[in-house]
Amino acid sequence: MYFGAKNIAVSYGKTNIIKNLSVEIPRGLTTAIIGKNGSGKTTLLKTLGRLITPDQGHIELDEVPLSAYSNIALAKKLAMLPQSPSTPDNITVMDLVSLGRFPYQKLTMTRLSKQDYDAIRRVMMETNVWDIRTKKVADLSGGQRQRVWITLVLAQDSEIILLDEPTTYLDIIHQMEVLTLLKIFAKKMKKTVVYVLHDLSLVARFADQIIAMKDGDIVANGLTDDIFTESVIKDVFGITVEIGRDSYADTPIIVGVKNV
Ligand SMILES: Nc1ncnc2c1ncn2[C@@H]1O[C@H](COP(=O)(O)OP(=O)(O)OP(=O)(O)O)[C@@H](O)[C@H]1O
Repeated sequence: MYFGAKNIAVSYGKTNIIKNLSVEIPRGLTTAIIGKNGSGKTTLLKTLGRLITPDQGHIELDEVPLSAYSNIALAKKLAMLPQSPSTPDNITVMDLVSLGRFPYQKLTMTRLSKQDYDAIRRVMMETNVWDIRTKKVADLSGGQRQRVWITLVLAQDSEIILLDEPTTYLDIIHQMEVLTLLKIFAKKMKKTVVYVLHDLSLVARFADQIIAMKDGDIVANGLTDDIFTESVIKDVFGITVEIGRDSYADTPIIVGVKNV
């Protein structure tokens, strides 16, 4: 089942950012989009999530152009967490996460069904926010709030999950917990996870695949072991690094960085 971009061009007003980009996103794996600030990572992610309509080409999901899906049909297939989502005033953790179940609710329904409640509870336990379910989201720390938003996206139970910098505001242990959870979700439940991530050590450890972007185009794309190399990092970021092996995870790791 195909998910990807076919010959897309994307502009903001008259400024063209992505010229002619095609990419297939592997299903059931975790893919990280990397690149310098302004290289077009968020633009690509938003286009994959239908938040931006390309000027040319299209995004295809299961042999159907994204534009042909109704909002509800798309929400069952694809969930997106933007960079800084704005939280509705006074909403509790439970109520915010419940919004993730909207594709499964009938218009006439005023209360959560047992099935929705169970799905929400399960995912809230997994992300460790069940104990804070009655708190107001506005009163949480940045890290807790980010975990609640990730929980909402997981509660949507879509096959594809797109996240823009999901580890922002999280300390190292919570960064690792969230990325481990996403990886397990991808593996066990055959979810397709795509995230934009700046921290290269986390990318090397947690992503199965990497898409490396430069100036609105993809310059490298493939398995992490093949893409996370000194030459690709040099090409994409212009820095000289030495790459070794993480003995705990058996993944590539940056062991030295030359001064810039
Ligand atoms: N809403 C917008 N209107 C106009 N230009 C935009 C808009 N959003 C992004 N851009 C421009 O498009 C280019 C790509 O931005 P994008 O946010 O996709 O890059 P990015 O790789 O995600 O960057 P970062 O790592 O800083 O988040 C940048 O030059 C940016 O200034």
